Amino acid sequence: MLKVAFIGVGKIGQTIAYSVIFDGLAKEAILYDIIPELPEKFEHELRHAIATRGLDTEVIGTNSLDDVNNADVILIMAGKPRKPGMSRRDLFVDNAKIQIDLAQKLPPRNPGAIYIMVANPVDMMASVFMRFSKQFTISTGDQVETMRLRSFIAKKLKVPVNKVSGYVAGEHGEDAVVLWSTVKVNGKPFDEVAKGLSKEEVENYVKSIPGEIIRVMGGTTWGPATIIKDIVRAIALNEGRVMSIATPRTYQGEIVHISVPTVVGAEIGPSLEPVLPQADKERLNKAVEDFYKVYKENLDHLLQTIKQ
Ligand SMILES: NC(=O)c1ccc[n+]([C@@H]2O[C@H](COP(=O)([O-])OP(=O)(O)OC[C@H]3O[C@@H](n4cnc5c(N)ncnc54)[C@H](O)[C@@H]3O)[C@@H](O)[C@H]2O)c1
Repeated sequence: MLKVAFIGVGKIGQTIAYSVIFDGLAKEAILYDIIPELPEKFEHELRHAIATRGLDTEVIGTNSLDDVNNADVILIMAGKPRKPGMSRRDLFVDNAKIQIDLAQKLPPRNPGAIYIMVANPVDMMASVFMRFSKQFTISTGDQVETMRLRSFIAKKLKVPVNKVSGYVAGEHGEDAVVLWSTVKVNGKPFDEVAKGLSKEEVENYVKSIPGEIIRVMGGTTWGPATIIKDIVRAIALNEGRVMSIATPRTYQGEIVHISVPTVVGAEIGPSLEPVLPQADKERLNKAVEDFYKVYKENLDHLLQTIKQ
């Protein structure tokens, strides 16, 4: 069991913390936020829930980063969420400033920790955090899209969701790419079983459903939180589960994060990129190129803003 720190315990942070603790994955959970009293009161809530299950997880809610020390895994949810109609990329500057601050303060207190970025735009925030902290950082990336894809196909084709496999890769958000070569239902390629369900309909769902949930529910929580908990689970239990998370790579001298199906356990990797068909590899290369272009523009603007 791990010592897990949750940086930012708003809507998604609370749900992830709850899921991680109640899956029995944390021996210690540190809840940190800048809102006075929020982590402390959330600690009480969790302690009450833990009492009824008789778990022995130790929970600390704090407004001090000094209490966030010696963690094995650090999840970062600190940042503004999207409002209806906003793109994740609109959050770049505000949330990047938070990541730069955390990148300076967290590593000295947490040697050897794995960082999991959740705040949006998540892949770019992972790249910013890693650039400024020099610490190994992953982004939750397209594992969320991957589960949205499987759930939609299962519902439309009326099959149990565990009979649907396949991955979404690229950037988390508007530019995510479905790796159709990996999509199978009962082990058969999608095209053989689609029964009139078009690829376009599936792709539209994957890209549009989070915005629809945000419009009505104010944010996405239960889906991503459970999926992100499963990333922690794969690390904690050394599961070696293939998940479409974004890991760092260097492109034109910059660290960039792009999702690819990757083996997740106590070690992260290898990725399945080398064994993907050429067409999928080309789409991924294009995603890296597009990501870099937008990221670099935002990063340069950010670096200018910080200087002023
Ligand atoms: N990766 C994903 O799949 C995914 C899914 C859902 C939400 N998100 C993202 O996660 C982020 C949080 O979303 P939310 O709905 O929980 O928002 P929220 O506003 O409910 O919570 C954000 C929390 O971060 C805290 N915070 C801000 N600055 C901080 C700092 N410097 N240190 C510590 N805490 C700080 C805030 O006080 C707040 O409690 C957003 O950027 C959102 O877009 C990502």
